[in-house]
Amino acid sequence: MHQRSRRERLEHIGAVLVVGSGKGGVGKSTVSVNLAISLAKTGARVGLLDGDAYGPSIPMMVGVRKRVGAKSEAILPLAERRDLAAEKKIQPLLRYGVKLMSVGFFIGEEQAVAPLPDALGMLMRQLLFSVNWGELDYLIIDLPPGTSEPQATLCREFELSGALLVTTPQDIARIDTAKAVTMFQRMSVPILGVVQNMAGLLCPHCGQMVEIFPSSAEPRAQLDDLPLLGRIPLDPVAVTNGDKGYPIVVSLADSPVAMVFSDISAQIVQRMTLLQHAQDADSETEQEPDREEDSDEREA
Ligand SMILES: Nc1ncnc2c1ncn2[C@@H]1O[C@H](COP(=O)(O)OP(=O)(O)OP(=O)(O)O)[C@@H](O)[C@H]1O
Repeated sequence: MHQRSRRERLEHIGAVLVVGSGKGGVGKSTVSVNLAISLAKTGARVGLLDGDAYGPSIPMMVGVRKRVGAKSEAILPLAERRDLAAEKKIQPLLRYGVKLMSVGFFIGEEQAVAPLPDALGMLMRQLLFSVNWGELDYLIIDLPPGTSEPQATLCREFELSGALLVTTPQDIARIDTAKAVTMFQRMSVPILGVVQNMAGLLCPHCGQMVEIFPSSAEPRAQLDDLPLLGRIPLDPVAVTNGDKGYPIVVSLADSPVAMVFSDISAQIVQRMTLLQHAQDADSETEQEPDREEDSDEREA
């Protein structure tokens, strides 16, 4: 087990939440964007960092498209500038009440990016420290699939407040997501729960739920024992609006899918408040012996 206390706590950021999965294409970015906006709608100060340098999806999902010649590979400057004055840092983009940052803001959407896998952790550090995030209640980091970088650097070096796992109901996604659960547990990152995405189809004609893919019948304790934060159906409107830059919690705020996102955000707020109280109580207990020592010294 890794010691959480040795990790760096990001100043001015209340809670750092990571959204991960072992598998690609299960809806991490969709969940991250809609969750960030739902949290911002409650009045929280929210930032969203796209952790996927190779295939950043956040720009398109919030309506930022950068068409640059795809011929050249983009090489990103890697430098950590935590000492810069706020106004000299990279300014995040504000969309739908959320401060956003993505490698995709610097490169063309068809341009390949060339950080080596072991530089991905450094790139994350740069985006955490060189971006003017200001004061935030929540910073959500949308992770790329898998359990390698930048996940390893983030878990090892930073105090992450919680992880959300996104999976689909199929066994192939659940197996990979269970691996991500194991990684977070090994690194002592609190797991807030699982979001099951693409769970059935919300029929655009009759509005009824249709189960189109067989759900896994195989129990998988790492996942099944975690709180299920919400089930999001496949919704054709979610994909068309999402890919055009209008996340569903913005374009159809009263739809069943948007309701699930706002319910998940309410659960996150509740869990983070409880965790914060528990941590405050822990640190108070840790301070008790010092007070006794102080009084012993005074008596002596
Ligand atoms: N519930 C849903 N209903 C319909 N379409 C969805 C749903 N969730 C996600 N999608 C669509 O599926 C595609 C993949 O989703 P998304 O990019 O969020 O996945 P991801 O896990 O972040 O992928 P990556 O492997 O790039 O990290 C997107 O086009 C998105 O709009």
